[in-house]
Amino acid sequence: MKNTADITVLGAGSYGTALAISLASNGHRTLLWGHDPESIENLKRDRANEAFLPGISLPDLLIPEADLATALAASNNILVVVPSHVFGMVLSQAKPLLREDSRIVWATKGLEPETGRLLQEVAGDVLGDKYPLAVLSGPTFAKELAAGMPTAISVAGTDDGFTQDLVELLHSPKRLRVYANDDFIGLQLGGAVKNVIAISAGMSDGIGFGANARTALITRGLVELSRLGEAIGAQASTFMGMAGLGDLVLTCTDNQSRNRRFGLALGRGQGVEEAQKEIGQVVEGYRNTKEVYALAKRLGVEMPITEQVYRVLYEGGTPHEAAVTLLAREKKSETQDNE
Ligand SMILES: NC(=O)C1=CN([C@@H]2O[C@H](COP(=O)(O)OP(=O)(O)OC[C@H]3O[C@@H](n4cnc5c(N)ncnc54)[C@H](OP(=O)(O)O)[C@@H]3O)[C@@H](O)[C@H]2O)C=CC1
Ligand SMILES: O=C(CO)COP(=O)(O)O
Repeated sequence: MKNTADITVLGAGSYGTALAISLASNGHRTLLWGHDPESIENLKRDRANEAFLPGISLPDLLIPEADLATALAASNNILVVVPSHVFGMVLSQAKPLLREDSRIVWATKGLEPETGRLLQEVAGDVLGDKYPLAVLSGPTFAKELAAGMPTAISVAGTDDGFTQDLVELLHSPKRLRVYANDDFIGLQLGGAVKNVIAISAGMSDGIGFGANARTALITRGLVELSRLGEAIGAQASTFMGMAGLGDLVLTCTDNQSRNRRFGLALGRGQGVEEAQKEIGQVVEGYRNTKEVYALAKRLGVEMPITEQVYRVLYEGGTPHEAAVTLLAREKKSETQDNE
C-alpha cells in the first residue's frame, strides 16, 4: 500500500501533538489521530490544540484525524503516544487495521499496569513479532518541543533500518537532535523509572528541603535505575545518556514535569487524589511506582527511594516519614551495590 502520509501519530494529548508538530515542521505530512472526535474537530477548527498546548499553531502538514482506520492506512510509520495504562488497549484496537508493512514506535513512558512488563513485551504480545518496533525516550517537555526550542532525544528498536528512518524523520538541525541507540530495553526502563524519582524529588522540594536533598535523590535514583536495568538486561551506559541521567535531571528539577508537580503537592500535604486532579493530565509515575516497585521486588533489586514513594502513594506513608526512613538507612559505601 502506498503512503499518503509520512507518519501517523496515535494520541492527541500534549506529547502526541508536540511530536506531530515537530514532524510536520520538518516537512513531513503527519496524521494525528485522537480518540475523541470532538477534540479532533477542535484541532481542525482552531489549527491548535488549545486543551493541551495553548497558543501553539499546528503546521499545515499536520492533519488531525478522528478515524483510526484512515489514520493507520495513511502510513506504514505509526508513532504511539498514549498513556501507558491504555497502550495495550490502543494496540489491540489498531491491530486489525494495521498494514502488512506497518512499523510501530512509541513515546509512551511507563510499564504495563499490573504486570510491570516493558511495553516491547506488551507490543509483542498483542501484535506478534512481524512488525518492527522502536521507542523514543529522553528529556523532552512537550511544550518546549512544540515551540521549536532545542531538544535532544534517543531512539532504539528491533530493526536498524526503522531506527535510522526515525532519526531521519525526527531530526532537525535547527530544533531536534536525535541519537540512535541500540539499547531498546534501557530506553524503555529509563522512561518509566524517572517518573518515580521525579515524584520523590517533588516531595522533597514540597517538604521544603533544598538543592542538596534534590540532587542526592537524582544521583541515588540513577543508581536505582542502573541496578534495575542491569537486572533486566539493559546496558549501563544508556543510563548516562538522554533516557537516564538526561530525563532524570529534567523531570526532577523543572516544574513542567507533572510527576515532579505531583510530588510537590504531596510534599506540601495534599492527598494523592487531590494532587492528581489538580494536575489534570497523565501522571505516569503514580501507576509506574507500583510497577517499578513490584518489578524490583520480583528481581530482588534494592530500590529504597522507589520503595518510599510506593509507601506514600499506596500505604498511607507521609513524605516526611519517607525522608526520615531514607536518611536513617544503615551507613554504606557509595559504590557498594545491591546491599
Ligand atoms: N508531555 C510530555 O512532555 C511528555 C510525555 N511523554 C509520555 O507520553 C505519553 C502520553 O503523555 P501526554 O501526551 O503527555 O499525556 P496527556 O495527558 O497530555 O494526553 C494523553 C492523551 O491520551 C489520550 N488518551 C487517553 N486514553 C486514550 C485511549 N484509550 N485511546 C486513545 N487516546 C487516549 C487522551 O485523550 P483524552 O484527553 O480524551 O482522555 C489525551 O489526548 C505518556 O506516557 C508520557 O509519559 C513523554 C515525554 C514527554
Ligand atoms: O517525560 C517527560 C519529559 O521527558 C515529561 O515528564 P512528566 O510526565 O513528568 O511531565
